Amino acid sequence: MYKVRTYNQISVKGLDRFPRQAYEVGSDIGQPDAFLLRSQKLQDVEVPKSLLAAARAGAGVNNVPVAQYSKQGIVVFNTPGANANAVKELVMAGMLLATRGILPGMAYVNSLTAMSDAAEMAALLEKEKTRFAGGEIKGKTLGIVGLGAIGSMVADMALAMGMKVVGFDPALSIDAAWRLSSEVSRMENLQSLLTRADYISLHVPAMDATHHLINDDALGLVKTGAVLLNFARETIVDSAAVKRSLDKGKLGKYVCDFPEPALLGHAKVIATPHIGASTEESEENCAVMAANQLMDYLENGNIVNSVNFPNVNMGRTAGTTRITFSNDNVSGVLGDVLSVLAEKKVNVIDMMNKSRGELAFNIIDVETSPGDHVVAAIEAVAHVIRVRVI
Ligand SMILES: NC(=O)C1=CN([C@@H]2O[C@H](COP(=O)(O)OP(=O)(O)OC[C@H]3O[C@@H](n4cnc5c(N)ncnc54)[C@H](O)[C@@H]3O)[C@@H](O)[C@H]2O)C=CC1
Ligand SMILES: O=C(O)CCC(=O)C(=O)O
Repeated sequence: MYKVRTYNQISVKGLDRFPRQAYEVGSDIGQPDAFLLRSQKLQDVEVPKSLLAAARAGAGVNNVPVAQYSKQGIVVFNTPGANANAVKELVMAGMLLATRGILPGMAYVNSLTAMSDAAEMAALLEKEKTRFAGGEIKGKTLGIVGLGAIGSMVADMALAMGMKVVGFDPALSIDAAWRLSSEVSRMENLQSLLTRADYISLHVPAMDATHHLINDDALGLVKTGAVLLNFARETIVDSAAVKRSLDKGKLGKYVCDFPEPALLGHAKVIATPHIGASTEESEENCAVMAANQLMDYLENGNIVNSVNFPNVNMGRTAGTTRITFSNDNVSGVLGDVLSVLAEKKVNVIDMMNKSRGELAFNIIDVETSPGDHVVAAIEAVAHVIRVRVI
């Protein structure tokens, strides 16, 4: 029986992927083989010895201590792109809310509850509506920082709305480059983007290199009245610098999904409570994808969409037993393990070895089930991190 401990509200469609005759799934599971989570901060959670994998049903993994998990051979998954459409749609809403007098107009209309005469109300609204006039986004320039799953969708949407789009992404993957519209002008640096954009939308991961990417210096470059949208993470933006820029009339509006106390109630801030991915569709997509990835890893040792281990996928050969092991990516480890198997007279039928950065992962299908002494001998090989027999 595999055990999966869940954190946060995980879509039932994802939870239903786990066949209950083979899986125990719940928030109070002890000795879990896997965690399935959304925004739970795993830095605050003790790592059970039994833990083999953690799947983040979502994109950002800044709530997972990935380096620590890697040292323990724990595979960390995320679900790239599974919630991108939901974020894209909210970014569009944010752009429109920042541009039209929708929110103050609604607040004004809702303040008129004491009125009872419809004709009088209509006349008043016609007189007052000039206070809530706005602009249009068509023809304006959107600068997208981070052209991955979300950034590229935001680009397509903005182009469809008649905007010009410039983008900056110094680490764009080949897959992401294929997805990106040729109508997006790629900028060589962030500064070029900031000086051109009427709207700036951030879609980068939270990490050391993006901490306070938007600071006083960056905000000094933006066009007067530019709108900054942050549906990425709070750490990417120095909120004190944003407040200074809004107060002196440089930045026009700040739309963010990660409110911070200093910005609450500010007339030029539009804040939502981290609901970028909170749609039924994206919650399902993420949960189903995360559950599928976890099951394939637990049952077969296959890895797809890990943020710390390489992709590995090897079909099973009937009648064999599968050994998987992770190791530090240094030379000789696989050879030493194969020597152990040869010495113990364990015949190898098929195998695969892949590496990524400082880690490597191996699948070896063997003819006969290896005993505990074989597993112990593999574990004793220098630089082997974790061994499983499946
Ligand atoms: N508000 C919400 O509920 C959600 C927020 N997010 C946030 O959005 C982020 C992006 O998500 P995805 O687009 O799915 O990820 P992704 O991994 O597909 O794209 C991120 C892109 O940022 C680029 N990048 C990294 N450092 C950069 C830098 N310094 N400057 C410019 N580009 C840089 C990468 O090369 C990559 O192309 C996530 O890491 C997460 O923090 C994601 C989903 C939901
Ligand atoms: O699970 C959620 O609602 C948060 C989504 C998110 O922030 C992400 O995928 O990075």
